[in-house]
Amino acid sequence: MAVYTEVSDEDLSAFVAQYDLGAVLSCKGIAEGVENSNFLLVTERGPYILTLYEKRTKREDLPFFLGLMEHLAVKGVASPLPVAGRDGVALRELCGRPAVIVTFLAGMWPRRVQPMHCAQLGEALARLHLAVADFTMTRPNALSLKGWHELFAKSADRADEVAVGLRDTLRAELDALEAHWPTDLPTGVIHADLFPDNVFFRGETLSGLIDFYFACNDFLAYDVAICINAWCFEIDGSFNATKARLLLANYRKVRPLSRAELDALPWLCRGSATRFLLTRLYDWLNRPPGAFVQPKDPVEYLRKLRFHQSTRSLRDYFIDDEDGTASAADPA
Ligand SMILES: Nc1ncnc2c1ncn2[C@@H]1O[C@H](COP(=O)(O)OP(=O)(O)O)[C@@H](O)[C@H]1O
Ligand SMILES: N[C@@H](CCOP(=O)(O)O)C(=O)O
Repeated sequence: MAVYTEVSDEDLSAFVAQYDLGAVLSCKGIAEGVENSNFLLVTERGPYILTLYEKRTKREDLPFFLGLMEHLAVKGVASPLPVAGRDGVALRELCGRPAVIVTFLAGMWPRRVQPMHCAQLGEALARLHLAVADFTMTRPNALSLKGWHELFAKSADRADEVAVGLRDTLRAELDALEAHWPTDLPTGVIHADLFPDNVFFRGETLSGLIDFYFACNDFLAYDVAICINAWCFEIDGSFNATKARLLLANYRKVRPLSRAELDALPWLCRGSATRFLLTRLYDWLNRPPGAFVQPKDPVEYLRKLRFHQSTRSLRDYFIDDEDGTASAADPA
């Protein structure tokens, strides 16, 4: 559960009184998420989400995130919309934190990812990439190569507490990524954290995307790599090529991937695995005492990184045809 900041009834009532939302009926901390404090706020006007932004979400980035959500609403992408107070301002302050109320999105995220979820995700991701093509605000990715080195420097001394040899593994991987990271792929605004818990389904149909607080400008194919890692591995650590093929095939129906993007995918997957391994490692080693949060397992992403480093890499699975089309054959 992620609630780092408790909100008193008095503070909440005074805060909500700045909106045309009626009185507060209930407000409960949400039992999911790791980054910010989230509450399900029910007022006389219905359910909303109240978010207090914590450590990793920088105040100066919030206009980008809120602007992006407003842009997506205009483009018809089902996602939360920031709610403005009576003064027209959505970004406010509560308990010393930047705070926003956003609309509630109905649906559930998939607890057991099935191939059909991955198929719909691929299409939704591509539609998101097209929808943001004319969004004019920009935000560099703070969690790319430079940010990874910074995170590594902060965690290196204690990395082996999580897995023996992890410090050396990470150092070598960062060197390899420096040498192989692509430089010339199509860029745009990416979600950068489109994990299953950020994609809602109603029944079997994808109903919306949430949590745009890592969104930034980067390679569009890097977003695909993040999704491959987050959606296409099983609990036992095995890679599910069927899910990955469906994800890619449905993405490519909406936004074709160039040969260069397909060729870069294995390295983008290694980079994505390293990125989430590093943030999870840092969070694991720096759990705030008393915070109501379940940190995510860094070793899960170490396993994914090892998979991508191995010879049975993505290329063996589906980036093997001359023209870059997905192969149906599983390598033995
Ligand atoms: N707009 C929304 N509508 C419905 N539920 C939401 C919404 N935003 C967040 N949630 C709920 O809160 C949880 C945590 O939100 P998330 O944005 O992922 O948190 P964090 O960024 O802190 O990790 C989600 O898994 C979901 O259950
Ligand atoms: N998806 C990240 C952590 C960020 O959590 P979210 O709740 O904001 O999606 C991870 O799994 O490491």
